[in-house]
Amino acid sequence: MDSSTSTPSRIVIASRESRLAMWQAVHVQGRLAALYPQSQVEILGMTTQGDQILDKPLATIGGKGLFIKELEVAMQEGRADLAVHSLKDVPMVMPEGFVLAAISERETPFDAFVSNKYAALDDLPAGAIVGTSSLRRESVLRARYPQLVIKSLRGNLDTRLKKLDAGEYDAIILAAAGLIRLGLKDRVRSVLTPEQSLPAPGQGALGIEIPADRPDAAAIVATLNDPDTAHCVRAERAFSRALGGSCQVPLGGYAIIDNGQLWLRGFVATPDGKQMVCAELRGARADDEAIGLKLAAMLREQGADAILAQLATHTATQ
Ligand SMILES: NCc1[nH]cc(CCC(=O)O)c1CC(=O)O
Repeated sequence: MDSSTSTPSRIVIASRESRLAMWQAVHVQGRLAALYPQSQVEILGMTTQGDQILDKPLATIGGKGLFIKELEVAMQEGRADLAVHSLKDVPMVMPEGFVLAAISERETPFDAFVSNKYAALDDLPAGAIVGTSSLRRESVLRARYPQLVIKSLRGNLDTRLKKLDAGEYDAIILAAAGLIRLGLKDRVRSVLTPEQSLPAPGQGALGIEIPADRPDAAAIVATLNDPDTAHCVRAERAFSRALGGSCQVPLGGYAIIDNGQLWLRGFVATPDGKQMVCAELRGARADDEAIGLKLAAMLREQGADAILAQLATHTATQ
């Protein structure tokens, strides 16, 4: 990208190569191409460590950062100008030197129940095997459906669906957004309500990451920002960050704009679902991060610290 002119001749988007990541990159490419018809908008696809290590739970191999490191190196080396991510996969504390410059409008933020035999979670018989590798989904399932058997499920969306179809699971839980984006909406047998399963912070939204020292790139992606989605996810991410949020903490956080106010709900639980604290808070949307911090403080008052302390010893012994 030529930073000396307002219309760059070339814009390069770094993306992971999974089908979902590519769909998201192509989506942003289309929007940028429409905004800057004189520019050549390209995608640089790459494989990350997170894509390669599939045999271990994400929580034990280093977490979310593993999916974005290679893309950041490409930006640092000037091979790319921006990176498109599922916001859910972006660490709560941005790596030094990088910022989220835009948050685009959200797709359905909810979790989806996917099964070839059953229509909904409530239809599953005792002993049914449900696939998920998210500690958040696991804790919720164990708390509300203790009769079910939770089995680990990793890999990209296609891999996960293949494992379901091969009969390894009676049902799996996936983010509805990913399935919808890939044209697999008909695989969604039912959408879990926020009361059944509160989404992960950022779920369904796209985050555009750029190097912090590239105001030219910030200007180019600024119009992709959806202010209401950005307020909501800022509240969710501040909440998660205040509780040490990573994929090692079973935590959900979900905000919407309701009657002009930001309404944030959140929970923290132990992976076995035996302890869970939930709270909600409303406030002005401009107070997004403050609402997130306050909600985290409310959960701490309810005993979130004890839950987090248990998690610390749990991961230390893994
Ligand atoms: N953790 C993997 C991941 N990261 C983003 C999505 C798709 C949905 C989204 O954009 O939030 C998924 C799949 C899933 O959780 O089932």
